[in-house]
Amino acid sequence: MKTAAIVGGGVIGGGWAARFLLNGWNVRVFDPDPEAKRKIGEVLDNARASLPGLYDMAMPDEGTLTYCDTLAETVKGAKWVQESVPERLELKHKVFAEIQAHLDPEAVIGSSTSGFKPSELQEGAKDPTQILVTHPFNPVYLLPLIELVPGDNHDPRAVAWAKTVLTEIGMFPLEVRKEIDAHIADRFLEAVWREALWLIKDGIATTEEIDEAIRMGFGMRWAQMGLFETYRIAGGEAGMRHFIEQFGPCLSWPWTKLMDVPELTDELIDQIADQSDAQSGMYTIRELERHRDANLVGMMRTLKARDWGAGALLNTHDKVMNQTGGIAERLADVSDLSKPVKTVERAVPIDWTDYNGHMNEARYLQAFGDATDRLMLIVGCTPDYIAEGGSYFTAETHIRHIDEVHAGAKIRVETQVLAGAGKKMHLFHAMYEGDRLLATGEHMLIHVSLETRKASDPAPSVADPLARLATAHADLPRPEGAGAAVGVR
Ligand SMILES: NC(=O)C1=CN([C@@H]2O[C@H](COP(=O)(O)OP(=O)(O)OC[C@H]3O[C@@H](n4cnc5c(N)ncnc54)[C@H](O)[C@@H]3O)[C@@H](O)[C@H]2O)C=CC1
Ligand SMILES: C[N+](C)(C)CC(=O)CC(=O)[O-]
Repeated sequence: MKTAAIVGGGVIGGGWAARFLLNGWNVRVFDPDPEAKRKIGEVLDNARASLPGLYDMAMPDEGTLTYCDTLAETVKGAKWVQESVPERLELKHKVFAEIQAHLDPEAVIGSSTSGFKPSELQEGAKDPTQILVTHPFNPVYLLPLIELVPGDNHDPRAVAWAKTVLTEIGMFPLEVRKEIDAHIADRFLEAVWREALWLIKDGIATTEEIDEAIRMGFGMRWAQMGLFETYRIAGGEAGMRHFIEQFGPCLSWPWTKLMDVPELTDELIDQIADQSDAQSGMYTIRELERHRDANLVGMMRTLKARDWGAGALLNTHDKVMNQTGGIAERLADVSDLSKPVKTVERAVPIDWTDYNGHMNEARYLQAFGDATDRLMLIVGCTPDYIAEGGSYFTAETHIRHIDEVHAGAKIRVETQVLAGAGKKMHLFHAMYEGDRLLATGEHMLIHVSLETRKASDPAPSVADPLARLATAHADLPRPEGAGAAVGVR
């Protein structure tokens, strides 16, 4: 097990702790705040309910979380240190000096700094090349972007290790080739923020109106395509050149106050804080975080279904986790044919839960549908086979809802083949959380020709593995509830 040391466990350090822990790393935390344990515990609750549901595979088992009293015991033997103390250069220097007195030379110190350059952080360090900027985005446990800024004085092995670690925990390290204050993304964020402050100060818009202007429009465009791909489309068929020719000149019109910052007088701060209270004061911060997380999970899962942007990254991480987690893809990978086959192992995504606070009934069918798809793959009904015109259609389904399950819970489906001969494939899925039976799904499928849309016999490449599995499962006891009809128990 690898150990990550989290130095500073506030908003960002808490998010880092969750990201490492849920990806199977042991985590040690150092933060002098007496409330740190409670705060990190609450962040972890939110992370557990949201992050695992981004994937269609089970995440690794959680590592162990330890709160330490000294920096020395926090960093000793750690492979990664993530510094997230307040944004004050002299404090960061002091913390680096103490960390480096106890840290293994091959470990890397990533700094969460939003604005300092690596050359500034490295000033006076025992080994400057051990310190890199790894700038995350809140919530760190959900958003994949990390601005990785090595600076001029870096060791390529440290940069390579940083990329390995960050990728392993599902993040997207974007290497910033030249150091600059506030890296890439915060420069945009600050530009937008400055404009927003002027709009409030000049009485043009309230905090709420500014947020609506973002979230009802361009915010959604940015989330899935960024700036340039969006503007390429905005240029119409004539594309990017036409776009620049048409709208570029506006940049020198007096639309913007970009480099001016309104003076942050008490009056302006009160105005903004009061507007913000009126807009969102009905929620606690944790409630707002849960709304944010559920919205992000929903958006990212949509991108995932389209294998696009941040969603494509999730699909890649699923494949990596399946190499170590183990759901079979072929009959030859099934370790014991005499037992029901594991066909799904995943967490319940937060957007699968409903107004009753548990997994919605439709999602049971989704999970069982995924289990059926996996069993089809295992017996040879692969994408190539389907492309050649053979597949299965489901003719009948009976689901029994036996127990509740909640967001973030790890569920598993085991599938027994009740019959698998001729055109028929009769499956019995059982869904569990640990040993607790949650639901069963009985499904009758018919093999079809996708050309005639009529029942047809499967080719031997499917019929033979299916018959082998059905024969092996024939010795299993018939599952309780198989063949049952809906009725009063
Ligand atoms: N809040 C944000 O949106 C983002 C912040 N960052 C960066 O992350 C860093 C931390 O920011 P936040 O988490 O927002 O601040 P925060 O104020 O929420 O947390 C800082 C934590 O550091 C602890 N701390 C103070 N002195 C310490 C020491 N000597 N050793 C260990 N812990 C110590 C504090 O008790 C506190 O819990 C900053 O460099 C900031 O620029 C990066 C991305 C986003
Ligand atoms: C406000 N901030 C500069 C600390 C923001 C960031 O650094 C990134 C983020 O999460 O928006």
